[in-house]
Amino acid sequence: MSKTGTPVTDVPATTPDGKPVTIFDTTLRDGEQAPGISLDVGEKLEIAEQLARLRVDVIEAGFPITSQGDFDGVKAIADTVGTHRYADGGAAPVIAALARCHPDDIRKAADALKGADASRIHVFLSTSEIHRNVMLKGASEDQIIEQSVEAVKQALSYTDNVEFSPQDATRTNPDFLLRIVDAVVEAGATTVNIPDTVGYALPHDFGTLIGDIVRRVGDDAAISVHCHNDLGLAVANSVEAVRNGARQVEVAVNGLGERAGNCSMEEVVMALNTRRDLINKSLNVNTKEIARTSRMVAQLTGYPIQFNKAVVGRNAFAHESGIHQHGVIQDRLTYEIMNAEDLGYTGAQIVLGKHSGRHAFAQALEEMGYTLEKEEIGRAFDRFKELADRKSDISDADLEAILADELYSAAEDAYELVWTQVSGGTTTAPTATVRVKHMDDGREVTEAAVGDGMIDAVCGAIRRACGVEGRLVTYNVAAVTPGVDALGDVTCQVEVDGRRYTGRGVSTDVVEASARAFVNGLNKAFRLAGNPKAETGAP
Ligand SMILES: CC(=O)SCCNC(=O)CCNC(=O)[C@H](O)C(C)(C)COP(=O)(O)OP(=O)(O)OC[C@H]1O[C@@H](n2cnc3c(N)ncnc32)[C@H](O)[C@@H]1OP(=O)(O)O
Ligand SMILES: CC(C)C(=O)C(=O)O
Repeated sequence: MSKTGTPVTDVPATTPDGKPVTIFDTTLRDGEQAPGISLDVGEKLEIAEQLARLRVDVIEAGFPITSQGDFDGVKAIADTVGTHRYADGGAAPVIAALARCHPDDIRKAADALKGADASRIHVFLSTSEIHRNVMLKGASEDQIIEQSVEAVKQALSYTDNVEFSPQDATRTNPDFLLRIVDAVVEAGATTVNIPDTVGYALPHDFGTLIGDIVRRVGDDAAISVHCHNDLGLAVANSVEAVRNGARQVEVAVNGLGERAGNCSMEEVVMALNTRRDLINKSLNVNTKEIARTSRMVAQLTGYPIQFNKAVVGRNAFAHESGIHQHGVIQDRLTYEIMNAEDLGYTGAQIVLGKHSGRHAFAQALEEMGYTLEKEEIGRAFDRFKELADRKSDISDADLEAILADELYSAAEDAYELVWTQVSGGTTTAPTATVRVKHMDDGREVTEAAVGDGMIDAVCGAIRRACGVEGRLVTYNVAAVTPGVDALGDVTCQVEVDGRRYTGRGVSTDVVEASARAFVNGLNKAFRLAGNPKAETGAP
């Protein structure tokens, strides 16, 4: 029940009041608690400056009692970012510091925050039975309330902006939780944060709990939430809390934080922005800085972003399959609910791969400046599909190589390489078998040869299959693209009847690329010098 006796579970599905939600960023405090992250003062300052550009409302800069380094970090941020003036006259973000309900912690926090235009001391104490018994020497509920109230009052002697968090709130006896919330609000806490410390809550229940507390507290304090992601529900729980009246959400960039992390800044911001039709809340965040912030935090913390992470993952705006690409090329809204440019990215990406279709392929070629006939596109597309089956990412360089190899050499060819097969090893002689199609009469000839190496063997087999006395005189292979599935680009010179012809071939398989280059050289000989078969008298 609320203070006024109205049923507390009767929460509206939408809260269309347009009121702002405060974004409280704890990347530098809880985010840094992720195993292996230790930011120095300079790095913290760099991130804080970026958070200010992003226009978060509150930056929790650290936990000053932790170490001299943490104290110095909070102080440096308070003194600089905390006094910043935006060009549009906007105020600097509020700088917050964490403190246990302990006089020394609170004094240290206040000391570190002194330089900021606006500061907040955030005090916390565990309220769940297990935390009280195990971590706080069996402190009773009354003792916890008393210590919390004392701490809030002490913090208020330094700043008028004090936040209190009953740690492990979602595993706390609900009646006790409401009692402590009442007590700290009465003591003057301006924000009461309800942490789902171990990520235990489920969205509907959490929303109901927050609705209860919001109604109970009314305008006496802002209700905040701090959700952990142990069950992958941090963002869902935070959104549900906002729907039920929470006025502050605590977040970390890229979802960093203890264990599975905190509510991800970028995800919750974009969820609230994207679904304003249902949750009519405004945010001060400048979403165009999201990409840059996410990248910077990933670099400085050494925590990479998973490819398929919502909003900021490499694939968040990438489309690989033909049906999707066909839609997105005409109207990105067919498969996108956010605009990548609103987040600071260059835009939707059409990624060419084995699932792509002709529309995306043709567009990619057009963007590269190639205007091809339908039949040419068809031919290059077949070659592209063949390649995509073997190679995960197709780059512009790959496409250029395909075009050079396929389109600009295929006209009036005398021979087409159908397939190659090679075998060999340290104890067996390299052997190659090839099948070559004679374009004049459609005959397909299969021949094998042994060589000094795989490439020598394959050239020998091609010589036989074509019936031409061509000799490989120079040979060069380069990787067109990086990675283990790089395309090999082979350039060679083939000597036929004392004249040299350059051949080029591309494939992920170097032997196949070599075979293609050799056949390409023979084709040039055929085109430029007439039928070498006739001249050599080969069959
Ligand atoms: C959910 C959260 O993210 S909470 C924040 C967690 N972050 C961190 O702990 C990071 C920084 N922490 C630290 O550097 C250290 O833990 C310190 C400096 C804070 C304390 O270190 P120590 O004094 O060596 O204590 P230690 O960490 O071993 O144990 C915690 C002590 O704090 C007490 N404590 C825990 N929470 C609180 C609290 N909210 N208020 C008051 N006391 C508390 C415990 O009862 C224990 O007290 P004891 O030493 O009398 O037994
Ligand atoms: C200090 C509090 C808010 C916290 O980090 C937690 O409960 O997870």
